[in-house]
Amino acid sequence: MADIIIKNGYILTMDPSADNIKNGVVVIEDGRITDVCEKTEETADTVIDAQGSVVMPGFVNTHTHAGMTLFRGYADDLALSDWLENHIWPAEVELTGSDVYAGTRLACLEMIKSGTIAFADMYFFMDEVGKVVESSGLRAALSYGMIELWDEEKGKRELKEGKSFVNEWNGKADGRISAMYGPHAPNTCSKEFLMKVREQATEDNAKIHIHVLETEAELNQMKEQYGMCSVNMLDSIDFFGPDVLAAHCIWLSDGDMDILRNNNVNISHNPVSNMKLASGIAPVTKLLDRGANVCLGTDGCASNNNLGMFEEMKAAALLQKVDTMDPMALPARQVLEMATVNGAKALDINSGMIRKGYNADVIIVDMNKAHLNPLYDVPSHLVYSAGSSDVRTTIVNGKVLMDDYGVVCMDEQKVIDEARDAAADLISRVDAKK
Ligand SMILES: C[C@H]1O[C@@H](n2cnc3c(N)ncnc32)[C@H](O)[C@@H]1O
Ligand SMILES: [Zn+2]
Repeated sequence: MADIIIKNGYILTMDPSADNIKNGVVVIEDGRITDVCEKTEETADTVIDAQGSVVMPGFVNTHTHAGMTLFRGYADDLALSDWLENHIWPAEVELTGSDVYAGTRLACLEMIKSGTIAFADMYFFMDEVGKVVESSGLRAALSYGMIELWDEEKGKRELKEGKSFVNEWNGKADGRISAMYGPHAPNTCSKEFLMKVREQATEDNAKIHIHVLETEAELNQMKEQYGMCSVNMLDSIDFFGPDVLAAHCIWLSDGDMDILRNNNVNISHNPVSNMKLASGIAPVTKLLDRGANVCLGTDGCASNNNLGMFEEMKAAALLQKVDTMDPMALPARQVLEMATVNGAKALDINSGMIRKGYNADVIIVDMNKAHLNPLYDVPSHLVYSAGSSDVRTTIVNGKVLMDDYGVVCMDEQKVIDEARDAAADLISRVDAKK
């Protein structure tokens, strides 16, 4: 007997080797998808009727700072350097482990409700984040954000912290958690520090999560400091590889794109944050045309201001169209790939497709809504019309985390209340320091 059978749904497989099924069945056992078909004789403990819904792989949010939900709407409409240096960093000084715990719980709740099955995080108090991920049921690639600022002693402490997190958490929660090294960016960490991180990551068989060329200011600073841009500098120290997840990658030359492509670097595109902070427009179409693995991320809630991947997909599609002045640029199907298949590839998880043998990381999207009718093309609706609140059911690793709009893995109201209280307390401490 199987654990879960989902029946009567439109199966959007995202699998290049398999067609979608108009009225199909997904069978789940021991955390894996064991069958994808038109009909089954199998029985299961749980049978989910997906009538009028789309059954698809859940989203992979490849760049966020989950605990920053506490700063949602705290400092808006500012330039990145002002925002970060004068508002966010001073506020983060006051963060405690229990703040990050509360903020990350809120983030996980929001992600489960909006159909995200896995996320890549870079933040602080990562043991708390690990605990939250473990109990929430989600999958995550977690990294401690190391900000060295050319201070050798600080660098040593940061790397030690990053390493102890990697050693403790990599592979935890039945493999749902992987731990990465998180050097913040090439303009906040020295070249020497980045070399040490690269060496350590290779030694520990851990991946690396970093911000790259998010702003023009970074590009200019790098040129002044090293006589070359971030991508060239990182390439000169053999930093890149398929184990690197580079967020943003906006200010790229054609040569930089080739370097990223040739080194199989995973690029996390964050269009909403990039628009909100006016950081610029990443050359996504050009990167994809070169065959680079470009995935999607929301960035933290202080620059988005939510963790919804539907909104992120739509923004990605529209932004490329207006940037290239080509309405055919980044069509719906390709954006969906970025949010699922490419994200799973970046985090090296067997998710992102509804395929036999893959992780049972599945969502069910309710299409019986005013804004989703009539229905001619499923990918089109998912990218251009659907929203976070259309997700009915979220399953990760074969466990139902949200069942027909009801979150079952945590007490929703309690999570909201605790995050609100933590945020109020945190901001009053920040204000008291002013
Ligand atoms: C891990 C660190 O990254 C910071 N952070 C959050 N958003 C961004 C962004 N768009 N660019 C650079 N850093 C960011 C967090 O505020 C934290 O200090
Ligand atoms: Zn970021």
